[in-house]
Amino acid sequence: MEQRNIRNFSIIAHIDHGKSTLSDKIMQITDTVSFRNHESQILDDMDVEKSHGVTVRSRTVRNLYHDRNGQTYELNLIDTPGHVDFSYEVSKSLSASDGVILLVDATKGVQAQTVANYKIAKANHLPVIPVINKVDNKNAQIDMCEQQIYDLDDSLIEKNILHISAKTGLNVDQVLESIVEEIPQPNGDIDAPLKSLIFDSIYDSYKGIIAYVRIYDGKLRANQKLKFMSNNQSFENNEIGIFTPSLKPVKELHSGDIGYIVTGIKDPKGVRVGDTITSKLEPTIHAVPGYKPVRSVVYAGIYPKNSNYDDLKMAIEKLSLNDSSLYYTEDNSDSLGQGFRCGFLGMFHLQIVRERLINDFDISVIVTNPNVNYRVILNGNEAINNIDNPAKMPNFSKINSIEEPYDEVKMKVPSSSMSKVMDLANQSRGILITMDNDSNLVELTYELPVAEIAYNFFNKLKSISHGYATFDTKFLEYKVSDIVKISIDVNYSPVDALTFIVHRNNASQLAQSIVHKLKYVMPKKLYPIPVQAYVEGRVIARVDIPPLRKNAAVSGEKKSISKKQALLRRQNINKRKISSANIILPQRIFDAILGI
Ligand SMILES: Nc1nc2c(ncn2[C@@H]2O[C@H](COP(=O)(O)OP(=O)(O)OP(=O)(O)O)[C@@H](O)[C@H]2O)c(=O)[nH]1
Repeated sequence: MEQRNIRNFSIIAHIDHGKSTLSDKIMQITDTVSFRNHESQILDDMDVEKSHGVTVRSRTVRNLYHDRNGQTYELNLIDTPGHVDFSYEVSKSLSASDGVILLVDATKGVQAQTVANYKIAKANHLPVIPVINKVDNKNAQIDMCEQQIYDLDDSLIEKNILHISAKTGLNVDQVLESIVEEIPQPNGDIDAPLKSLIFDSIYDSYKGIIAYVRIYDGKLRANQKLKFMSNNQSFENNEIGIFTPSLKPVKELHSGDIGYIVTGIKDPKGVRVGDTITSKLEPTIHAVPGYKPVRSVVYAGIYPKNSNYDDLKMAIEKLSLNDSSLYYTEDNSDSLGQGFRCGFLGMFHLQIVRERLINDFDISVIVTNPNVNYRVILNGNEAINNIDNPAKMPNFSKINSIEEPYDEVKMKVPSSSMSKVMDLANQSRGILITMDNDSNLVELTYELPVAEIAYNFFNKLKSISHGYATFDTKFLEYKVSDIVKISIDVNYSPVDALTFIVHRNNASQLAQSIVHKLKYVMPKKLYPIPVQAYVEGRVIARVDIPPLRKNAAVSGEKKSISKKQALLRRQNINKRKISSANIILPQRIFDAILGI
């Protein structure tokens, strides 16, 4: 297809505003897929996506559309996730697009991810087609939504906002016409050397790594000799093709097209999303600008439970191929053995990775308590950056100060919930920077420790503002904080996987909660097990896990003193024998602690 008849676009929206439903409807109208016996939501086909009802990964599909004037267009649609934890996927999709549909749910209005994703589109200078969805719903508030869209950006006032129902198909044809009219054609040079951006990749056990590419310049042919620009490594493609949405081989792709390349490479580290693929024999000079390296927000240890380390390693490597925001490095724990330290974009991301390991790879894992990463200044002024594992925190006697990451957080909240939001921010150690009144919305800017917002802040904010608050974060800096390490000893042996880094003000209460939780979730032994929480060498909380059997030494039975003493002695010997290596830490321990 000629470039003037190609349109590459994405749909961006807040979670649940109807992107996947609209994608399905577009595929239905353009006859891309037969809907006779379709399951709903063709693009959300991962198990985790079906179970949570959300899009986790971006999908791509080529639709052929015959417009009102009888012209045929190739509309390459890239579906994007809406959850805050997957905004990195959104930036990747947008880098391959020439325009976006901004979809707003008529019953909810503009929400946090509408704003965040709109900003990404604007930063990429992409034209925006504003669309209000779910107008068939009796609770639709179309006027309110229009006003909120205009409030988002003055430049949108000139736009004609479409009112559609992705569910019934009402006015979806107008969306297709607007795509053709308002989104520019790709403007690559078909005669220049090949220049293609990898915006995604998947692992196929037979074909190896399949790279999803946007061709900027030149032509790509099947079985062509190619190379990656980041490391000059060459390969010959085994197959190239398009998304229908299943993979369909073609002989040639050219500038403006979106398609895939079967690289044949099996090593998951061999293909990097954001890299440029060019021709080996006639390479381009400049690579396509790549992506900003992703910044992990929370870190946790992942260890094999019923499988072995090598299987887990392969699974994590493959998973990271189509989830380039997953950071991982090998790690070793005294209590959990060989595993990985992983970085995630947020808690939901962590949960999805854990579920994908089970669903896609059949691997059960133990996930340790998550934390952010810290910077430590030692007494001699030497700095240790990136302490992402509490067990690696140096002894307190060597530490001069500890710094933790802070975000600048902007929240737009209805004035009615402002005081509750401010209470939440204060409890989360927030520092108020500015407060601006804008009609009945108040914009609050806070500096907040990432450790406080990483876990449940967003959900709490949503709940106290009844879903109306918008929330946007930007990394600010590392600031000195009164941070301490809580270590847990079980039966007088330290357990490295149970180490926590917290603010000193929360240490005592947290330590009490942890040891009391452990009392109920820790597997019992035949003897009592003391569990102690330490901060800076001092025990600040303790419980004794009762033994499995009746403790004869303290039972009410009438026994001679010497017999009781003999029993006590035996129990003491058992006590000494056990080391942390004998302690089994089931996942329920970490789940219970996460609950705190
Ligand atoms: N009444 C009505 N419901 C709709 C419409 N479009 C989508 N929905 C419903 O809204 C819910 C969310 O739709 P999805 O298409 O999954 O939303 P999404 O934006 O793809 O969500 P994520 O994949 O999580 O980002 C589903 O229950 C849809 O059936 C519409 O036009 N009208």
